[in-house]
Amino acid sequence: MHKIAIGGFDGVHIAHKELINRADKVVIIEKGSSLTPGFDRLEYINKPFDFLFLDDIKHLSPYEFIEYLKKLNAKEIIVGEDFRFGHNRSGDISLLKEHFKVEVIKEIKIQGTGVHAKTIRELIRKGEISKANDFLGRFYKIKGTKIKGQGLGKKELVATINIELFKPYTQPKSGVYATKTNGFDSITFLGIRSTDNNFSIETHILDIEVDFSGLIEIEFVEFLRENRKFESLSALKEAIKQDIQNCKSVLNSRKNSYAKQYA
Ligand SMILES: Cc1cc2nc3c(=O)[nH]c(=O)nc-3n(C[C@H](O)[C@H](O)[C@H](O)COP(=O)(O)O)c2cc1C
Ligand SMILES: Nc1ncnc2c1ncn2[C@@H]1O[C@H](COP(=O)(O)OP(=O)(O)OP(=O)(O)O)[C@@H](O)[C@H]1O
Repeated sequence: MHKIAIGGFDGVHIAHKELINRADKVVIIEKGSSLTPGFDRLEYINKPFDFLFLDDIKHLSPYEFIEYLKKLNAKEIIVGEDFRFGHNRSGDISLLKEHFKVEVIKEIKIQGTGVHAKTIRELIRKGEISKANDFLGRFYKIKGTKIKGQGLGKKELVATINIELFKPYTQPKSGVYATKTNGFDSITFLGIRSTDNNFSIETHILDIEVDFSGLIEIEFVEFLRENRKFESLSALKEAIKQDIQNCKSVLNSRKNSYAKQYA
């Protein structure tokens, strides 16, 4: 018999963790996610799981969904107070309580704001990355692969890895960020480049020369500045020098943030 947590769990944020930690099985319902799209979530859920797609189950009546939970051998269900289920979200917690023991987690907030995936997405789009990180309980991470760049960075500015994302992640506001790339201290630019008017995501690894060919993972630590248009390459180069200084001091001051996540 299982204790089952149910939800979308996009981002696997600190409130989701409260539910997941109490459960011995997790039912993940994919309903359009962009913080931890698809199976990215599994990296943060170290429990047995069932992965469902909303499109496949949304026609189920609340009773049919309850039948599904019974087949999973559910003894206890753990959900947040806003949980609803079944066709048109017509089933509620009181109906669930007629069939199972239910643990209802009161809405978890940080400084008065409810922790929800929707709120985190908005913060990321606004560039409020450290607030988003506090809600996530870790650095916001996107994944992709290396693509060919303009070849200008290494020659004229600093060497950068150009990245194409695997999935439609929530895109942080354009600009320059202090980041970790595959675990290395790095600085990342994201936006329309003034050098060729194309959108790019590019990362410069600080202080050491490393190159990556496969999976690239970028964790966003802090927003440093807005994307700007530069008159000349030398002006851009000067700005990048300053960015790197700022980036190092930010990364130094955040060294121990979320240390527990990586323990
Ligand atoms: C730290 C950093 C900051 C950057 N800031 C800007 C910027 O504000 N505006 C811009 O158009 N490009 C910016 N860029 C991107 C450069 O234009 C880009 O690195 C250059 O076009 C070389 O591209 P490549 O790596 O494809 O050769 C920045 C790059 C880095 C590494
Ligand atoms: N802040 C919270 N406090 C307690 N429980 C929560 C909180 N946020 C979500 N839950 C619960 O976690 C489970 C997963 O919910 P869901 O995936 O809808 O999370 P969410 O972050 O609120 O997402 P969205 O913003 O997309 O609605 C549900 O049982 C939900 O009730």
